[in-house]
Amino acid sequence: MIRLELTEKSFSGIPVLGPMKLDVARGEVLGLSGASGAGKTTLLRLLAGLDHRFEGSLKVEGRRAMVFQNPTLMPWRRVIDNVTLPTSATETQARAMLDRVGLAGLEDHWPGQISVGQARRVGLARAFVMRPDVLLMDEPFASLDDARVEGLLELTAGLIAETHAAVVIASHAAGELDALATRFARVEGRPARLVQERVRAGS
Ligand SMILES: Nc1ncnc2c1ncn2[C@@H]1O[C@H](COP(=O)(O)OP(=O)(O)OP(=O)(O)O)[C@@H](O)[C@H]1O
Repeated sequence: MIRLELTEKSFSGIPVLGPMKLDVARGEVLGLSGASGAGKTTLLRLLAGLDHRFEGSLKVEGRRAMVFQNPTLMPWRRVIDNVTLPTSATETQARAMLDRVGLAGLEDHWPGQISVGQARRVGLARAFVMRPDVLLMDEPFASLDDARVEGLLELTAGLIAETHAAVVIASHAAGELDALATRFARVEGRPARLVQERVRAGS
């Protein structure tokens, strides 16, 4: 569960995010759209607990995980260690999750030996192996071709359904949000506000 009541978030005195309220319950997937530079990453970092410098209040229940726009793997650690070390998952759990995201056999590779798409799968494994209660995803499929995105969307939808987390996913691609989100909101303006949009029919 996420509950944010934000008054302001600024960088060096310049307001980037303005007053906004955001509630996401378990099992909900909020799809965030917005122009480049609108403030999506800034908002996700607040929700992830990676940036505490804001005015307002944030309540988050349970374990949080984030999938970054750039998978940010440790290049000096093998794929398996990139899953176990930041999460304290056991090697068995990490191997099972790497298998799940289609990376069986690559556990002992170095990040420099895998493709961008495979690195993104490691990022997904690292997040989902924690069995998060709250999951923040920042452009998780950026710079992948359509065929690869389609496979990853299906995989991600399955993993989200299993964790039943409160999820916020930011993307420029309407198709990605449509495939995953149960609610939609747009980050717009300067300082940015949150414009709540439609709720998926039937949810
Ligand atoms: N650490 C920082 N210091 C100063 N300004 C920052 C910092 N991080 C972000 N900003 C500014 O805050 C604004 C919002 O940036 P943010 O990265 O959140 O946008 P975004 O919607 O995620 O963009 P994109 O879709 O291109 O990733 C931008 O104007 C950016 O320059």
